[in-house]
Amino acid sequence: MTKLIAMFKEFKDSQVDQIKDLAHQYSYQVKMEDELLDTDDQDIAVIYGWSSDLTQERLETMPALKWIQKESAGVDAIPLSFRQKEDLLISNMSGIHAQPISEHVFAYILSHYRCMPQMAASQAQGVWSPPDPNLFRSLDDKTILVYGTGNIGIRMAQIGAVLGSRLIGVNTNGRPIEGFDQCIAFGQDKEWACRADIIINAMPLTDLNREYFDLDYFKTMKSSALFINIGRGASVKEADLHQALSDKLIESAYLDVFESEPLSEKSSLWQLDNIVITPHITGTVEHFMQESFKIFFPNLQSFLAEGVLVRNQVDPQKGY
Ligand SMILES: NC(=O)C1=CN([C@@H]2O[C@H](COP(=O)(O)OP(=O)(O)OC[C@H]3O[C@@H](n4cnc5c(N)ncnc54)[C@H](O)[C@@H]3O)[C@@H](O)[C@H]2O)C=CC1
Ligand SMILES: O=C(O)C(=O)[C@H](O)COP(=O)(O)O
Repeated sequence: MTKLIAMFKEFKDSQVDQIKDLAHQYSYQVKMEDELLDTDDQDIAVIYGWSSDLTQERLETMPALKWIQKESAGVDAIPLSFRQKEDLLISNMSGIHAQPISEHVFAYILSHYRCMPQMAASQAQGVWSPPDPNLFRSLDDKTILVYGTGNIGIRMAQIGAVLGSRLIGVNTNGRPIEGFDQCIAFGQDKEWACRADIIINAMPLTDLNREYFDLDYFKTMKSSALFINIGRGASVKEADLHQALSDKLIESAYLDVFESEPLSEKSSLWQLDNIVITPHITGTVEHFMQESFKIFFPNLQSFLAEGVLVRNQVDPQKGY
């Protein structure tokens, strides 16, 4: 029987050659997405990457499937019944996004704190118009509350600390994490939510945090606070966030992820004047495929040799 490695995202040619050579040694074939016919599905043992075509129904046509190497950190797009299958290995790319996302989040914050949009608007009109000095804020002595103290959360904490901020991390049980001034448990975070100047969601989506950020939550925030979501859109009740922003319960939101993507052109979020919307790009970076090869290839070697993974295996119970 043919055993297939289905590539739903492409590496550069020399890397594909390395993958093919290795696969060949173990009698596996490598096929790119456009070479996969429906009839091949039953032979697929490994999936690299992801595609919106990989629905529950399609995955059910793959009885030989043993391992999915997602090309993202979040694995919530994989249907739950597959994420919980005992005989299916899942790995992710957590780690690669930590630097670009952190840079992007601080680009959001510093642009806001340093009045860049106001000056861009003046420049567009050819007007020399310094904003009110009181509008220029500093990160020194500000409190940043970060939900998720994993790869992304830690990198953001390191950068925030250099800029003089106090970093409070939220994780599942409040365990201390190097880089944060203090960590608290999810569920015991409201006392900091009302004191934070900036709140950032960098959690994987799980049943615990689905729609966690709702109107009650936004009501506890300071009216001068910024809310940033680079985790997953479904952790936020979008209609409630819309209300909080229109009623000026909070100052601004910076959103990279949404309940449904792409964000519909009919979404009322587009109309708000205190929001910045980016199209799920904060993790994007030039060397992404190079870095993901460094995770995938050792995993492939170990999977083919011994049926186990050595990097980034997802815990099916936790979901990340
Ligand atoms: N916007 C984008 O382009 C990207 C978004 N992401 C999102 O960010 C998430 C995190 O990525 P990494 O930091 O690489 O993951 P990671 O696995 O290194 O860290 C996840 C952290 O979240 C914490 N966590 C999980 N559930 C929690 C809960 N209910 N309450 C508090 N903390 C909780 C864990 O304790 C852990 O510290 C991804 O799962 C993905 O959803 C990741 C990459 C790119
Ligand atoms: O890694 C993640 O998680 C992300 O959100 C990526 O940056 C984009 O992932 P996909 O939405 O393409 O799975």
